[in-house]
Amino acid sequence: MLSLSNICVAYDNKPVVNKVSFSIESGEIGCLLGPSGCGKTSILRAIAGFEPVSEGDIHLRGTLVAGADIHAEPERRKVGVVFQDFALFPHLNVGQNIAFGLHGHSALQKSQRVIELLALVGLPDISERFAHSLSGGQQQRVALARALAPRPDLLLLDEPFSSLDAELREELAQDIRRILKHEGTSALLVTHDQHEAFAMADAIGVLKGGQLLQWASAYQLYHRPADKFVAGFIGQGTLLPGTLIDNSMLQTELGLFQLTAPQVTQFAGAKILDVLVRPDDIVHDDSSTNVAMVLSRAFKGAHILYELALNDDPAFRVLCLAPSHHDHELGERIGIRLDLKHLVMFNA
Ligand SMILES: Nc1ncnc2c1ncn2[C@@H]1O[C@H](COP(=O)(O)OP(=O)(O)OP(=O)(O)O)[C@@H](O)[C@H]1O
Repeated sequence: MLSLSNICVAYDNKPVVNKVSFSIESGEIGCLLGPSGCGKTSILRAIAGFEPVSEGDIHLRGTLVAGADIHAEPERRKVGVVFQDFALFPHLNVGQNIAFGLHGHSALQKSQRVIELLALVGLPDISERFAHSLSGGQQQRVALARALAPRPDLLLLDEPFSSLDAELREELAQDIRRILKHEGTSALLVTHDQHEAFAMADAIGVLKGGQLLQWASAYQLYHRPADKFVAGFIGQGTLLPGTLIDNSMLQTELGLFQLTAPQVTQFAGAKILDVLVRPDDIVHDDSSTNVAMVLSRAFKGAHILYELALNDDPAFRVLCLAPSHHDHELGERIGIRLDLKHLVMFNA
């Protein structure tokens, strides 16, 4: 459906997107995730046709739309776009807003599509209302319905939830995923919010400084991050230093770990490695003789997130997510057990 091959985008000869490649299959939802200024919107705009690429190719439905000497105009690319600063037309009611892009349809077809889409976005009775009388979340659902009305096979969404509060954002992201899957629409979302990305996308690309560091499922990004930036950006965790023994064992404050054969090859010659330890790798167990000291704690409702010092040394910290009835004070030593299924390590 969409394929980017080594694309670069530059403003005044200053590159902001550097050799980015990924593809989205038909019906798949992708997401570009990264900190502010990493180039997410520039990539989206290049796909929509609002920016030229300075290098690389973009193919849509198998057709080259952007390349060295090719720049198909946005209207010829037939992609739907929902921008961050979306605005409904204030002088049109909701139904008219949604029907706005339906050219060449009869009045009956338009009204049927409006009814169908309003039902899909969960707002069946608001066709006659105007934008100013709707909440932010309702307006965003109508904006989505408007973008979906002409049945684009690819929808680009640029931070569509940024004006909404966190709880509503995640709920809406899940709803929109359901709607896109129902319509069979492929989509690419841009966000800096990983929870939004997890709630909506099948595949997520993590960007930093114009470069795509990893394109993978949320599970892979969390459990198999490609580098330390991705490991730090996705989810929580700490890096624990370890000393490599005989190129195959790693001695850490949590004990001795055996490297796999590919890891032995990957880290041949290294002396110190950093092990990624996620909060769910450390299980709080009152019966364990292996103890760690509570450095800080954050109450999360069902859980408490503890920051623990191993061997009483604050230089060696891990996080532990414990059920919230396990209520321990700062400085207390609590039992822990390791539940590490696989080692993720980086050169220190
Ligand atoms: N029209 C422009 N002219 C010059 N520089 C631009 C232009 N648009 C974006 N930039 C710069 O390009 C870089 C990437 O911007 P972009 O908007 O693509 O990032 P982003 O990841 O979407 O950021 P945010 O999450 O803050 O929207 C930034 O340094 C930005 O200042």
